[in-house]
Amino acid sequence: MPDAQAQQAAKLAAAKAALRFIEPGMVVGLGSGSTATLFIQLLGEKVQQGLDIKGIASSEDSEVLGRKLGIPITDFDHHSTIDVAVDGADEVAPGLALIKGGGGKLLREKIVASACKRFIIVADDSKLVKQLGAFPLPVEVIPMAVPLVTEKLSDLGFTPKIRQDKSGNGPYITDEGNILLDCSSSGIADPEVTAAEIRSIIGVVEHGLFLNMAERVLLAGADGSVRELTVEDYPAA
Ligand SMILES: O=C(CO)[C@H](O)[C@H](O)COP(=O)(O)O
Repeated sequence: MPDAQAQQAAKLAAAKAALRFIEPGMVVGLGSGSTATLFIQLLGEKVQQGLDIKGIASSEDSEVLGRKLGIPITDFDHHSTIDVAVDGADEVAPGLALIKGGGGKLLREKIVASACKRFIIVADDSKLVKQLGAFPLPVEVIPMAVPLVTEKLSDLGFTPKIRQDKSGNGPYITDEGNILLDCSSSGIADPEVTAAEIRSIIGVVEHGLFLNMAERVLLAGADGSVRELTVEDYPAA
């Protein structure tokens, strides 16, 4: 099986495994990205079969998809807590420290993650790493501050690059109208310290380090087997 197909099979297996965390009456956080999209599609099928849940979306794309599938979409005006959110990740490191935002939705994803009782990550096993940072860390920035923030991130040892829109029409614009800087590095040795340093830069709206947020990671292989990782299984060094 070609790699892309194998990865797709793993993503589907992880998405399927997340369904067991969903119970009738729940408010469910709908993640973003290709693995979360598979989960939303499976959840949509359950709703069509009569499952009574509501969704809060972490991106405009996920909201559109949820509505299309018949998932009732709600918001924080009506529910201040999400029972379970299911989302993907770009990297999963010890302590279930994550990099997210490869799909450009990190800000709303982090808002959803911060409001949920259980944050479940679905991913193929290529996402498991020993140290974060091989995947460039996305940082969401207010447009006028981009040159200033770029300089400060460079001082921290990152090489920031403005994300471009896939259509080739210039910079990618987030759901909140901001710019993303994809920050390459030689590795993020201490994610807590790096998160605090980036957070302190004026003009940064949010960054893609999701620390102490994931309850568990459902990590699937191409053969459809799914491993569940908690912080106890994969502790921080
Ligand atoms: O953070 C995200 C979007 O902002 C995604 O969840 C992350 O990029 C993983 O995506 P995929 O499931 O397509 O590999």
